[in-house]
Amino acid sequence: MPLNLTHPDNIPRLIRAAPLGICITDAEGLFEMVNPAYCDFYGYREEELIGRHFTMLVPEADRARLGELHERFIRGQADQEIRQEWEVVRKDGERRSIIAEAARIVDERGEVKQATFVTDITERKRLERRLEFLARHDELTGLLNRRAGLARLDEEIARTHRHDIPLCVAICDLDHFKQINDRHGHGVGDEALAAVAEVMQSELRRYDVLARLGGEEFLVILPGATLSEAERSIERLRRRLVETRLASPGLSLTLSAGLAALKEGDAGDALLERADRALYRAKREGRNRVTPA
Ligand SMILES: Nc1nc2c(ncn2[C@@H]2O[C@H](COP(=O)(O)OP(=O)(O)OP(=O)(O)O)[C@@H](O)[C@H]2O)c(=O)[nH]1
Repeated sequence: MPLNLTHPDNIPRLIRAAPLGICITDAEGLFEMVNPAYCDFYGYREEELIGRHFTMLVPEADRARLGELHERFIRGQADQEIRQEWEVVRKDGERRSIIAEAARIVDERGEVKQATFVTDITERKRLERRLEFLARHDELTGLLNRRAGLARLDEEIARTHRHDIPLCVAICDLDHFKQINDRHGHGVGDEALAAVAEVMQSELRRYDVLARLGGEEFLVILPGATLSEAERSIERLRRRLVETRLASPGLSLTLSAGLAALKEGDAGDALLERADRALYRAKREGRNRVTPA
């Protein structure tokens, strides 16, 4: 039978049946009513919540701020309705993201309370974070992707020009990588690429930037490094890679690198072009070597 909403008794029934988590807190912020969807979401039983302060459900660091917001809301010093995203903590300790929409209500005795409607947006937030990550990173290696790497290069160049410090780039390209795929399969090729990225990252200084330009080509930005310092760095990296056994037994890789130093007034394109030409020479002269421009 449909609920007759003209009868006041049916409103609590409607709230109980709602798939949305709903709670009412009193002027002190203590739970006065929680519906089953609210309890399910947080993993508490109704009796574990009623009479307790609502900030028990948020991380400790947010408690004071949220308590204060509730007080202001009750006193009418905030908008009549608020809609905010929060991190909350379930009884089992799991953190979730919610949108809490609150409305100020007055009961039959004239006491002001807050009704809060909770929507779980954890999955949406996770997806948003993943999309943000994928927009800037290469999925296979976890490194910055081409677009983010080039954007970072522009930022580093601007910083370098401002502070008048040196900057070098290296374009590193794995040698005969096609053979790895042809002989061992694409899967092993993928594993090798991820392992190479790890080796490179671990060899570089903390403030060097590593990006995957595409395929088996990587960009290293070395802020503050002169050409000879950069050469030493990339040469160390090259040797380390030769010594590293990757994925399949017996599999090892070498890289060729072209290096270039930033010149006065240089833009990223010109710098990369010089590094690319140096890389071409490294390949032509026999590979497995680091060639400065
Ligand atoms: N497994 C795998 N292979 C890739 C990926 N991206 C590019 N490649 C392969 O990398 C190989 C690059 O081949 P080439 O450009 O001919 O260069 P190379 O064989 O490394 O030879 P040199 O650069 O001249 O030393 C191609 O076979 C691509 O298919 C990837 O993400 N995974």
